[in-house]
Amino acid sequence: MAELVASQLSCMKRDKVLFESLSLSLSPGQLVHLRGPNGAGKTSLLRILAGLSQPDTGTVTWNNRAIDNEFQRRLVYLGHKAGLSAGLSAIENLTFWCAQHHIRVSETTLFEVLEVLSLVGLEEIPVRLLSAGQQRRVALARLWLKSSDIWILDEPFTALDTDGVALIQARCETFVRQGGAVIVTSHQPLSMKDMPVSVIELEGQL
Ligand SMILES: Nc1ncnc2c1ncn2[C@@H]1O[C@H](COP(=O)(O)OP(=O)(O)OP(=O)(O)O)[C@@H](O)[C@H]1O
Repeated sequence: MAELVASQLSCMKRDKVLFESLSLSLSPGQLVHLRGPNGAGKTSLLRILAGLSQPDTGTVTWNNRAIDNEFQRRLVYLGHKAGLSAGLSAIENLTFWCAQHHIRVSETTLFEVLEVLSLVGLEEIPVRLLSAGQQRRVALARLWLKSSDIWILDEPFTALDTDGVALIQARCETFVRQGGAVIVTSHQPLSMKDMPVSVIELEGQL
Protein backbone atom coordinates (compact mmCIF):
# COMPACT_ATOMS: atom_id res chain seq x y z
CA MET A 1 0.00 0.00 0.00
CA ALA A 2 1.43 3.38 -1.03
CA GLU A 3 1.45 4.97 2.39
CA LEU A 4 3.41 8.08 3.30
CA VAL A 5 4.98 7.59 6.71
CA ALA A 6 6.85 10.21 8.68
CA SER A 7 8.69 9.00 11.78
CA GLN A 8 10.07 11.03 14.62
CA LEU A 9 10.46 14.22 12.64
CA SER A 10 11.98 17.30 14.13
CA CYS A 11 12.53 20.66 12.52
CA MET A 12 14.37 23.71 13.80
CA LYS A 13 14.42 27.17 12.27
CA ARG A 14 16.67 29.88 13.67
CA ASP A 15 17.32 27.93 16.90
CA LYS A 16 13.59 27.47 17.45
CA VAL A 17 12.10 23.99 17.56
CA LEU A 18 9.02 24.00 15.35
CA PHE A 19 8.18 20.38 16.06
CA GLU A 20 9.90 17.30 17.36
CA SER A 21 9.14 13.59 17.67
CA LEU A 22 6.37 14.11 15.15
CA SER A 23 5.11 10.95 13.47
CA LEU A 24 2.24 10.61 11.05
CA SER A 25 0.98 8.45 8.26
CA LEU A 26 -1.11 9.25 5.25
CA SER A 27 -2.86 6.35 3.57
CA PRO A 28 -4.85 5.98 0.36
CA GLY A 29 -8.37 7.26 0.93
CA GLN A 30 -7.33 9.50 3.80
CA LEU A 31 -7.70 13.24 4.17
CA VAL A 32 -5.62 15.04 6.77
CA HIS A 33 -6.17 18.63 7.81
CA LEU A 34 -2.93 20.08 9.17
CA ARG A 35 -3.75 22.95 11.47
CA GLY A 36 -1.90 25.41 13.63
CA PRO A 37 -1.31 29.11 14.18
CA ASN A 38 0.84 31.28 11.93
CA GLY A 39 4.46 30.25 12.21
CA ALA A 40 3.70 26.87 13.80
CA GLY A 41 5.61 25.02 11.09
CA LYS A 42 2.90 23.74 8.74
CA THR A 43 4.66 24.80 5.55
CA SER A 44 7.95 23.49 6.93
CA LEU A 45 6.33 20.12 7.60
CA LEU A 46 4.63 19.93 4.20
CA ARG A 47 7.90 20.72 2.43
CA ILE A 48 9.58 17.88 4.33
CA LEU A 49 6.75 15.49 3.45
CA ALA A 50 7.05 16.52 -0.21
CA GLY A 51 10.79 15.84 -0.20
CA LEU A 52 11.59 19.50 -0.82
CA SER A 53 13.53 19.93 2.40
CA GLN A 54 15.09 17.68 4.99
CA PRO A 55 14.06 17.29 8.61
CA ASP A 56 16.69 17.83 11.32
CA THR A 57 15.92 14.32 12.50
CA GLY A 58 13.55 11.59 11.43
CA THR A 59 12.58 9.93 8.18
CA VAL A 60 9.89 10.06 5.54
CA THR A 61 9.04 7.00 3.47
CA TRP A 62 6.54 6.30 0.76
CA ASN A 63 5.62 2.76 -0.10
CA ASN A 64 8.25 1.67 2.47
CA ARG A 65 11.01 3.40 0.54
CA ALA A 66 12.79 6.69 0.98
CA ILE A 67 11.20 9.43 -1.05
CA ASP A 68 12.26 8.97 -4.65
CA ASN A 69 11.45 10.01 -8.19
CA GLU A 70 8.50 7.63 -8.33
CA PHE A 71 7.00 9.43 -5.32
CA GLN A 72 7.49 12.77 -7.11
CA ARG A 73 5.73 11.33 -10.16
CA ARG A 74 2.72 10.38 -8.05
CA LEU A 75 2.63 13.64 -6.08
CA VAL A 76 0.98 16.99 -6.61
CA TYR A 77 2.50 19.55 -4.27
CA LEU A 78 0.98 23.02 -4.33
CA GLY A 79 2.76 25.58 -2.18
CA HIS A 80 1.08 28.53 -0.53
CA LYS A 81 2.20 30.76 -3.38
CA ALA A 82 0.42 30.17 -6.68
CA GLY A 83 3.69 29.26 -8.41
CA LEU A 84 2.78 30.83 -11.74
CA SER A 85 4.86 32.80 -14.21
CA ALA A 86 3.28 36.24 -14.10
CA GLY A 87 3.97 37.10 -17.72
CA LEU A 88 2.50 33.89 -19.11
CA SER A 89 -1.17 33.21 -19.66
CA ALA A 90 -3.15 30.53 -17.85
CA ILE A 91 -2.89 28.22 -20.84
CA GLU A 92 0.85 28.82 -21.15
CA ASN A 93 1.43 28.26 -17.43
CA LEU A 94 -0.52 25.03 -17.39
CA THR A 95 0.98 23.76 -20.64
CA PHE A 96 4.46 24.45 -19.29
CA TRP A 97 3.66 22.75 -15.98
CA CYS A 98 2.30 19.69 -17.79
CA ALA A 99 5.44 19.49 -19.94
CA GLN A 100 7.62 19.74 -16.82
CA HIS A 101 5.69 16.83 -15.30
CA HIS A 102 5.67 14.78 -18.51
CA ILE A 103 1.89 15.03 -18.73
CA ARG A 104 0.37 14.82 -22.18
CA VAL A 105 -2.63 17.07 -22.24
CA SER A 106 -4.83 18.12 -25.11
CA GLU A 107 -6.09 21.64 -25.62
CA THR A 108 -9.61 20.29 -25.22
CA THR A 109 -8.81 18.94 -21.77
CA LEU A 110 -7.16 22.20 -20.76
CA PHE A 111 -10.24 24.15 -21.79
CA GLU A 112 -12.54 21.72 -19.98
CA VAL A 113 -10.55 22.25 -16.79
CA LEU A 114 -10.51 26.02 -17.26
CA GLU A 115 -14.26 25.88 -17.68
CA VAL A 116 -14.70 23.95 -14.43
CA LEU A 117 -12.70 26.70 -12.75
CA SER A 118 -14.68 29.53 -14.40
CA LEU A 119 -11.59 30.78 -16.20
CA VAL A 120 -12.80 30.60 -19.78
CA GLY A 121 -12.29 33.98 -21.46
CA LEU A 122 -9.28 34.67 -19.23
CA GLU A 123 -7.01 31.97 -20.59
CA GLU A 124 -4.97 34.09 -22.99
CA ILE A 125 -3.99 37.08 -20.85
CA PRO A 126 -0.91 37.21 -18.60
CA VAL A 127 -1.83 35.84 -15.20
CA ARG A 128 -0.47 39.00 -13.54
CA LEU A 129 -3.61 40.71 -14.87
CA LEU A 130 -5.90 38.20 -13.16
CA SER A 131 -7.34 38.72 -9.70
CA ALA A 132 -5.77 36.90 -6.76
CA GLY A 133 -8.59 34.39 -6.69
CA GLN A 134 -8.39 33.82 -10.44
CA GLN A 135 -4.64 33.25 -10.17
CA ARG A 136 -5.26 30.73 -7.40
CA ARG A 137 -7.78 28.95 -9.64
CA VAL A 138 -5.17 28.68 -12.39
CA ALA A 139 -2.73 27.14 -9.90
CA LEU A 140 -5.37 24.70 -8.66
CA ALA A 141 -6.19 23.55 -12.19
CA ARG A 142 -3.21 21.22 -11.71
CA LEU A 143 -5.44 19.08 -9.47
CA TRP A 144 -7.40 18.14 -12.58
CA LEU A 145 -4.42 17.59 -14.85
CA LYS A 146 -2.04 15.15 -13.17
CA SER A 147 -2.83 11.55 -12.44
CA SER A 148 -1.53 11.11 -8.90
CA ASP A 149 -1.80 9.25 -5.61
CA ILE A 150 -1.07 12.00 -3.15
CA TRP A 151 -1.74 15.72 -2.86
CA ILE A 152 0.14 17.98 -0.48
CA LEU A 153 -1.68 21.30 -0.48
CA ASP A 154 -0.50 24.37 1.41
CA GLU A 155 -3.32 26.88 1.92
CA PRO A 156 -5.10 26.04 -1.33
CA PHE A 157 -8.16 28.10 -0.41
CA THR A 158 -6.30 31.40 -0.09
CA ALA A 159 -8.09 34.16 -2.05
CA LEU A 160 -10.85 31.84 -3.25
CA ASP A 161 -14.48 32.89 -2.99
CA THR A 162 -17.11 30.64 -1.41
CA ASP A 163 -17.81 28.80 -4.66
CA GLY A 164 -14.11 28.30 -5.24
CA VAL A 165 -13.61 26.82 -1.79
CA ALA A 166 -16.56 24.47 -2.32
CA LEU A 167 -15.20 23.44 -5.73
CA ILE A 168 -11.76 22.56 -4.38
CA GLN A 169 -13.18 20.76 -1.36
CA ALA A 170 -15.40 18.72 -3.68
CA ARG A 171 -12.38 17.95 -5.88
CA CYS A 172 -10.47 16.73 -2.81
CA GLU A 173 -13.43 14.57 -1.78
CA THR A 174 -13.63 12.94 -5.20
CA PHE A 175 -9.90 12.29 -5.22
CA VAL A 176 -9.97 10.74 -1.74
CA ARG A 177 -13.00 8.59 -2.58
CA GLN A 178 -11.05 7.27 -5.57
CA GLY A 179 -8.21 6.22 -3.26
CA GLY A 180 -6.10 9.36 -3.24
CA ALA A 181 -4.46 10.74 -0.11
CA VAL A 182 -4.53 14.42 0.79
CA ILE A 183 -2.82 16.50 3.43
CA VAL A 184 -3.94 20.10 3.42
CA THR A 185 -3.33 23.18 5.51
CA SER A 186 -6.11 25.68 5.93
CA HIS A 187 -6.93 28.27 8.53
CA GLN A 188 -10.59 27.72 7.82
CA PRO A 189 -12.50 24.57 8.73
CA LEU A 190 -12.98 21.94 6.06
CA SER A 191 -16.57 21.03 5.37
CA MET A 192 -16.40 17.69 3.64
CA LYS A 193 -19.67 15.84 3.11
CA ASP A 194 -19.76 12.42 4.78
CA MET A 195 -16.01 12.13 4.79
CA PRO A 196 -13.88 11.69 7.87
CA VAL A 197 -11.12 14.26 8.18
CA SER A 198 -8.12 13.47 10.36
CA VAL A 199 -6.70 16.50 12.13
CA ILE A 200 -3.07 17.09 13.00
CA GLU A 201 -2.49 20.13 15.13
CA LEU A 202 0.85 21.89 15.33
CA GLU A 203 0.74 23.90 18.48
CA GLY A 204 3.47 26.38 17.72
CA GLN A 205 5.57 27.88 20.49
CA LEU A 206 5.60 31.51 21.49
N1 LIG B 1 14.17 29.07 5.56
C1 LIG B 1 13.88 29.58 6.76
N2 LIG B 1 14.82 30.23 7.48
C2 LIG B 1 14.55 30.70 8.69
N3 LIG B 1 13.35 30.61 9.29
C3 LIG B 1 12.38 30.00 8.62
C4 LIG B 1 12.59 29.45 7.32
N4 LIG B 1 11.44 28.87 6.91
C5 LIG B 1 10.55 29.07 7.89
N5 LIG B 1 11.11 29.73 8.92
C6 LIG B 1 10.46 30.10 10.17
O1 LIG B 1 9.84 28.93 10.68
C7 LIG B 1 8.59 29.26 11.28
C8 LIG B 1 7.53 28.39 10.69
O2 LIG B 1 7.28 28.78 9.34
P1 LIG B 1 6.20 28.03 8.46
O3 LIG B 1 6.11 28.76 7.17
O4 LIG B 1 6.51 26.59 8.44
O5 LIG B 1 4.87 28.27 9.33
P2 LIG B 1 3.33 28.03 9.00
O6 LIG B 1 2.75 27.21 10.12
O7 LIG B 1 3.19 27.48 7.64
O8 LIG B 1 2.75 29.50 9.08
P3 LIG B 1 1.53 30.25 8.34
O9 LIG B 1 0.26 29.76 8.97
O10 LIG B 1 1.79 31.69 8.67
O11 LIG B 1 1.63 29.96 6.87
C9 LIG B 1 8.40 30.76 11.08
O12 LIG B 1 8.74 31.42 12.28
C10 LIG B 1 9.36 31.11 9.96
O13 LIG B 1 9.87 32.42 10.10
